[in-house]
Amino acid sequence: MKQATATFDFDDDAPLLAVEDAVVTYSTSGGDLTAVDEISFSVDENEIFGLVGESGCGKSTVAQAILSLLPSNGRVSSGSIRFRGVELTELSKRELDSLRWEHFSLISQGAMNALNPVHRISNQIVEAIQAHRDVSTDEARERVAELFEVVGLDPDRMDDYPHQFSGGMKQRAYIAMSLALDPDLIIADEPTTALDVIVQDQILKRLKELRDDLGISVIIISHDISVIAETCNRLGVMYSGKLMEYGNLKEIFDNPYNPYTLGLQNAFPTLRGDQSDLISIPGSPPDIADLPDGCRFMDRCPFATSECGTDHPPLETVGEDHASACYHHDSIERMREESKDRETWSRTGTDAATSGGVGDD
Ligand SMILES: Nc1ncnc2c1ncn2[C@@H]1O[C@H](COP(=O)(O)OP(=O)(O)OP(=O)(O)O)[C@@H](O)[C@H]1O
Repeated sequence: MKQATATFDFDDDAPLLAVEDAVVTYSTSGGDLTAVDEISFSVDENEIFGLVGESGCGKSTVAQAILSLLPSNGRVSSGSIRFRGVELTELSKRELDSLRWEHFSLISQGAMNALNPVHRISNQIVEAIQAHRDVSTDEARERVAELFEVVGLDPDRMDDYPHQFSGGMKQRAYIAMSLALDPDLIIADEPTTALDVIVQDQILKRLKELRDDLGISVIIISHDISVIAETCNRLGVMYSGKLMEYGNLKEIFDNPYNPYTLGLQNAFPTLRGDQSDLISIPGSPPDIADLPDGCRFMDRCPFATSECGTDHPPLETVGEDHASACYHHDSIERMREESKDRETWSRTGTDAATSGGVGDD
């Protein structure tokens, strides 16, 4: 049955998505936890924006906050999230439901398992279309065939059941479903994590083609900086609820300013040589229930000094469409050089701070 569709007062001059100083809090029996802390970024039309960082840094929380799909104990406690100028945090459930399918949709890591095993794939997509558009079943089926072609699936297979599809095919079928109503923005949360490298590559290529051919924008969320490197125009590097580095992908990859980004670049293959060159960042991120006063990365940062223990550093502009949060931007050349050395990463923030760290230049 077709649902009533809300209309919105979009501002054509506003960015497609603008997140400003967003704070997301979870209420727990032990008190409120801040999972996302004053994050700001924007996504333009026809752009693939990446959010990258280790597990638990708040990437999915950002996605859920944008889509108003936070768990019941989560809320955007301050800041704003605007889609074409419309404040999402103030919309009713009916308005949000309408906006979600018509203007943006989510592809999650487990999306392929979200297909109902007892219904033909075609029928599931037809149902999604008819829930929002007043079209006949024949028209909706034609649209499904078109969508199958768009995502690189054979339309002759659209009446298959999900179990007849491989994991990669199911993920494509779910992408087809998420494209059914021509969204402007797709949020893809770890869209390829469960897939093998070849299928992963095909899906990422397909997302790029969707941007080029259909003009949609995509937010890709991944813990793997090489996935982001292959796909995105712009990115945000997240750590422990904060944005550490933000801006144009090429600018950040050619001239990284943040020690955390330097560490991530070392930790993933394809960016720096083969597997044997990989250097992981020792230690783990702080517990969000017990955050340090200073820089959130301090305890794992080989370049930390006592200055880092005061407050978390603010994001500062370091280039065109490029900002980073670190107290040691002045020593960036030295940090880049030293970061390539495995030995550097065996120094922890505390050791580095007591031995003077990078600030001793
Ligand atoms: N419903 C919840 N209640 C309390 N804390 C939560 C809840 N959901 C997430 N968190 C906490 O919020 C922080 C951010 O989690 P989130 O899932 O957004 O991170 P992530 O970067 O997406 O990690 P992953 O890649 O593992 O999903 C984590 O510390 C997590 O434990």
